[in-house]
Amino acid sequence: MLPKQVSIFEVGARDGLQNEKPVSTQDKIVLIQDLAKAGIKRIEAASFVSPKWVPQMADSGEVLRNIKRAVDVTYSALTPNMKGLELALDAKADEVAIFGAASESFSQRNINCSIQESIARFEPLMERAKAENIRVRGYVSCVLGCPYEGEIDVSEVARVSEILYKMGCYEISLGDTIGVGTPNNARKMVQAVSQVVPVDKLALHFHDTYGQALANILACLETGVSVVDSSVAGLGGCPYAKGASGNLASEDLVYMLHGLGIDTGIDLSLLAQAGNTISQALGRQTGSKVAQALTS
Ligand SMILES: CC(C)(COP(=O)([O-])OP(=O)([O-])OC[C@H]1O[C@@H](n2cnc3c(N)ncnc32)[C@H](O)[C@@H]1OP(=O)([O-])[O-])[C@@H](O)C(=O)NCCC(=O)NCCSC(=O)C[C@@](C)(O)CC(=O)[O-]
Repeated sequence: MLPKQVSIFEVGARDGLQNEKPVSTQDKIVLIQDLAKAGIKRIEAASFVSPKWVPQMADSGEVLRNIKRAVDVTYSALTPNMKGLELALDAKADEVAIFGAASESFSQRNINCSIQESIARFEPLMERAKAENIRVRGYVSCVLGCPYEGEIDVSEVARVSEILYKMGCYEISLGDTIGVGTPNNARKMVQAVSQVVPVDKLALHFHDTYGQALANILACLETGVSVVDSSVAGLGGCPYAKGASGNLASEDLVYMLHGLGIDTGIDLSLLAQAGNTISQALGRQTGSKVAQALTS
């Protein structure tokens, strides 16, 4: 059975813009404020990672300090280590996210350490976040395939997800980083993870490289998941996964959910406008089919 409500976790300003050509800090601020006006309640707004690795996110502190915050919106930041957490706390992120992987090779390329080492790095971060009373989300990348290793065993996805959950992450976001999944294997993967992490603590984070994200999300919503990550205008890609496209466009997700009678609390027209504005700043057309249709 499908959920009555779906909570959308908007990642365009982070996962999207980290993989696009650089835009100004002001463009990012406008985007984040526009997303809140469209009714998005959970916005990943920043990423405190090495600016040498991801220069597009180097102004994350400035972004968080300068947005006009809506009272009922959570502004989140990605933090790979203690240094990232300190910077996120300084900039008053409402919550942070740690990110691991179900693939050893991807872990090495993305955060320069093994899965085991990443968990050791996350431990002090989790303790400090707890002391600061700040919630931590956990990502697991490569849940349906890895650009370096190919197929990934679902038992490894479940193992890493369980570790992050038991460490205290309030939600585990399952990343199909390169968008290779199809509905049956996506559903089976979620069912396997939900044996070790309660299904109401799971989120879907599906890139749309092969055009399967919408179908995969629909299949997984039937398992009881009701949180979905998406990226306005389909912003993004993946620097460590050649040819990967962004997350599913938020507008396309919202259109499908509303068509199914599922409440999101989001104004689709304002959301499409937010996507069109940032697409203009990037000098390209929106990646959302729904936004293209609404605009034409
Ligand atoms: C994790 C590190 C830092 C390790 O990188 P490292 O080189 O192993 O780390 P280090 O501790 O040796 O530090 C090297 C330099 O980075 C600095 N540094 C160290 N930490 C920080 C920090 N937090 N913020 C700012 N600066 C930092 C540190 O101060 C030092 O500076 P230097 O002395 O050379 O001038 C690096 O590998 C990194 O930044 N990786 C991030 C890669 C990334 O952002 N990837 C994209 C996000 S993940 C993703 O998109 C997937 C997801 C979540 O969306 C889900 C999915 O789709 O699958």
